[in-house]
Amino acid sequence: MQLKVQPIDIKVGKYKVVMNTLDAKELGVYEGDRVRVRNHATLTAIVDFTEDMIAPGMIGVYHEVQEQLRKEWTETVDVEPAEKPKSAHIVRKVMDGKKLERDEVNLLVRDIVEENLSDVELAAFITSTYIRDLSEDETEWLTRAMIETGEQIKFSTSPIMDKHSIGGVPGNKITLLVVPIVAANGLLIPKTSSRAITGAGGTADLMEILAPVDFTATQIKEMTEKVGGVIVWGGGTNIAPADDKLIKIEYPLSVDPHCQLLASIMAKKGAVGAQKVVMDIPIGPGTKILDVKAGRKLARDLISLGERLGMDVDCALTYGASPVGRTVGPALEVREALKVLETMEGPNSLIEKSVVIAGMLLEMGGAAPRGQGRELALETLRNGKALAKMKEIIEVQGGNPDVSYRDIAVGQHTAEILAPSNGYIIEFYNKRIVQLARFAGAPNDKGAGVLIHKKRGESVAKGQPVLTVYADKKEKLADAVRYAREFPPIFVEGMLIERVDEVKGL
Ligand SMILES: O=P(O)(O)OC[C@H]1O[C@H](OP(=O)(O)O)[C@H](O)[C@@H]1O
Ligand SMILES: Nc1ccnc(=O)[nH]1
Repeated sequence: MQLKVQPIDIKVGKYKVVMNTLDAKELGVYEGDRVRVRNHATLTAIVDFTEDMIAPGMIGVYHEVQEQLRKEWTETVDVEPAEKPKSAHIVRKVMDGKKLERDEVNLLVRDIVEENLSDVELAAFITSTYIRDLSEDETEWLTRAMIETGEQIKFSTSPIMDKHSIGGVPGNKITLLVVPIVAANGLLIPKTSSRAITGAGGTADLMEILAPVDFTATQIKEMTEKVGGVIVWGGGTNIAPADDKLIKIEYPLSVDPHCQLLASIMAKKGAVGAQKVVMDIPIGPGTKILDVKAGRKLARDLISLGERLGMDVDCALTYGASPVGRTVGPALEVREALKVLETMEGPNSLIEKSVVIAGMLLEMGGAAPRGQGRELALETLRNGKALAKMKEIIEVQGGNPDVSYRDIAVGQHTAEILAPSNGYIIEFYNKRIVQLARFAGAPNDKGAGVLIHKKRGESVAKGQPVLTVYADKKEKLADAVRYAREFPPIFVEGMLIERVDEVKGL
């Protein structure tokens, strides 16, 4: 079928075209099918269709297709139905619970990187692995394929240190303290992070407030060699490029399947040439890992995958039942972390967790004898060396090194959530805190989030503020407050949990 090109200058991250329903019917394709678009070059694109946006006889081509075709408005192209890529059948195999061969995993990852799969197919892949985990071999192949389809950094010195959290606990801003502590002690730590996956602010969302986070592998290497460390966004590099594409699918589903988590983290570590890695595994209700037993199992899986990839991995099972520190959401978290670096004032949970993890790295990297890493980390915070190093990191990434925690702008619209009665806080729901911060606009609205005045076990008086919600936009603040009323993120002892006055579906 010959159709006339209508360029649509919108980037959708994939080869996509829009057809009129009548043309699509005549060609025998449905939404989500593929068509081959022939010009001097041939490409396969996923079809969307609308009745009114595109007139019959035209084909809307999004930016990525237009870049390849380079056709002017109303020039003609030949369009014919195309097969699904082989990897779509591989996804189907995963859905059917069948084991994959190594070649199939490689092909799947290549097609993910090249954007040959639709979001529906990617969501099916993610969901299937959520329901039935990939085997150890499949997970190793997935990780290796993720490393090999991107750029890799090779440092000429060693050891190369790294840390990563599996996420799941709100307010986990420790990377902003750990990386400068480790780098200030002469070790190299090229830290790549993801954005929020199940939370309200990933480390990349936070760091972006202080400096750019998008860099090439070569730049990451150079910056790390210059100042000892960086804190960059994995998705802004060409390092393990499949990772961010999968995270984009995981985020709206709010899932992080076990094998994807392993591959996502370890691919980023492998690609930067990390040799000694500490994994933070937050544990507790409302996190990704509910109890110590499951934490130990994940630790074993991470260590064993590390061994397969030639990395020395130590894991820290950490307390995750309530947020780390007292802030959740990008700007609030950055403010809290910088304040600790500048003044040593801040919540114990944040300082303690940061120095423990940094201490493990200092010991593994040989900067501190075994058993003395925590002390050295604390001293590096106290004597201002960590702050000085953070300023170097911010500067090398192109941010303003003179920034202070006082300069960090937080949301200008605020509302307080008050204690409904006198008593002790007996429940603190992580997931509701995250949801509250997300309703307020986090992680995209940098100023949005939650400041926690009272944590689990602390006593409150009726009417006292327990949380302050921050938002950049007034409407979002209202949404967040409405949510907090319906789903209180905290419970005070003695509070009515639910009134039941009739027997319904028990
Ligand atoms: O949104 P959830 O799933 O809680 O966690 C995701 C966060 O956890 C990891 O933290 P880090 O890079 O080790 O600091 C990721 O990189 C990301 O920033
Ligand atoms: N799946 C993931 C969890 C935590 N961090 C990551 O980078 N990826």
